[in-house]
Amino acid sequence: MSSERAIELCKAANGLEKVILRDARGSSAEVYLYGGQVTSWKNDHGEELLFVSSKAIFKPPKAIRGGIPICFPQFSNHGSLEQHGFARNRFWSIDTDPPPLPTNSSSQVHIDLILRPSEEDMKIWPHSYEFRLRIALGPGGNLMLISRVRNTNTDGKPFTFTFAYHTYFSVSDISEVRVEGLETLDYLDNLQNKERFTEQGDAITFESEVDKIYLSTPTKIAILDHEKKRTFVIRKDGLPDAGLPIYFLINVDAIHIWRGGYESPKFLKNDPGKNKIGNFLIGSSETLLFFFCAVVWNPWDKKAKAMADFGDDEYKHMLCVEAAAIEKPITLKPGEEWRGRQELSAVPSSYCSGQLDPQKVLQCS
Ligand SMILES: O=P(O)(O)OC[C@H]1O[C@@H](O)[C@H](O)[C@@H](O)[C@@H]1O
Repeated sequence: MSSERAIELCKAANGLEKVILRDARGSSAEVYLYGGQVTSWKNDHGEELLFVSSKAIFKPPKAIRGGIPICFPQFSNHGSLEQHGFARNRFWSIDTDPPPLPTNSSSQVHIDLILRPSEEDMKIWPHSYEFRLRIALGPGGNLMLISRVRNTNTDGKPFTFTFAYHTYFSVSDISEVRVEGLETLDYLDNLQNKERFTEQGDAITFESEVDKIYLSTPTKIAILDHEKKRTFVIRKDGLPDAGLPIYFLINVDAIHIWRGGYESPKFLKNDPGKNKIGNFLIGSSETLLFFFCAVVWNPWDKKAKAMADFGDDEYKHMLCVEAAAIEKPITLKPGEEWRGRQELSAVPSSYCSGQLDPQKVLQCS
C-alpha cells in the first residue's frame, strides 16, 4: 500500500468496504473489496469519468453495475461458469505484501488486492490460483489496473481462463461518441451468434444496441466524446521491463528479433509458409500475453429496460470498451503467471483524429 494519507479504507453501503485513492493533484479512485471493483475515477476537477448505474445494487451476490468489473475466469457465457465468471462477486482482500512489480509504480498512489479461491469456488472451478490486482493513480490522474494471475495448482494441472476489464465509461450522449482504433478490424458479433464480420468505414459510432468482440486490436483505443470535449485513451498491454517476451520472426533472408510484442499479429499470420514466429521469456516461469480483444457494449433502450439494476435511459450516458483476452484463452501451467495491464487516461481536449498517443492528444488541445 502506498502513502497512508493518500489511501483511506472506509465502510460504504451495506457495510461493504471500499478504498479511496487520492493523488496530490486531486484526482481520485474508489475500489470496492467486493468484486475488487473500481466504482469511481475522478479527474483533478472532481469530474466522474466512469459510469455507475443509479440503480446499481451494492449487495452480494449481485455484481455492481458499473465502474470496472473484473471478468474472470470466464468472459460472458464463453464457458460453463456463471456469466462473466465469479471474481466480480467475490470478496477480495488487501494484499499487504505483494511481490514487486517491474514498473516504477511505487511512487504512485496504489492499492494491491488479492483473490484466492474458496472451497466453494473450487467446486465450480477446481483450480488453485492467486489473482493479484494493483489499482494505481498515475501521473496526470491516469488510472492503471495491473492483473497478475498465477497458477498455484499442486496437482501439476494447467488451467485456462478468459478475462476482461469490463470498463463502463461515462459519456455525455452516446450518439455523440465515436471510438477510434477498431475500424477495419474483424469482430465477433454477440448479437448474431458470435458470427465473424469485418468492421467497415471510419470510426465507430452508435445508433443501436452493440455487443461486439473486436479481434487483434491495437494497444491503444480512443473514445471521443464530442459534447464533453473529452477523449478517453485506453492503453492495454503487458508490463514493460523484465518479463517482456522477446519475439523472433524468421523468414527466408533474415532473423528479426525484438522485445515487447508485436502490434499487428495479422501480418504475422499472412505468410505462414515462410515465416516462423516464436517467443522466449526473460524470467523463466512468467508468461506474458497481450490482450488481443476489445469488447464494445451498449445495451440500448430495450435491453436497458430489461435490466433491473440499470435505468431506462442510462444507456445514453455509458459505453463499455473492455480490454479482454477471449478469442485466445490463456493457459497457465503450475507456477506460471499471466499479467495484463490497462491504463486509462482522460484528456480534456478536442481530438486529433488518428493520433492515439495521449501526449499527442494533449498537444492538440
Ligand atoms: O449483465 P452483465 O452480466 O453484467 O453483462 C453485461 C454485458 O457485458 C458485455 O461484456 C457482454 O458482451 C454482453 O453480452 C453483456 O450483456
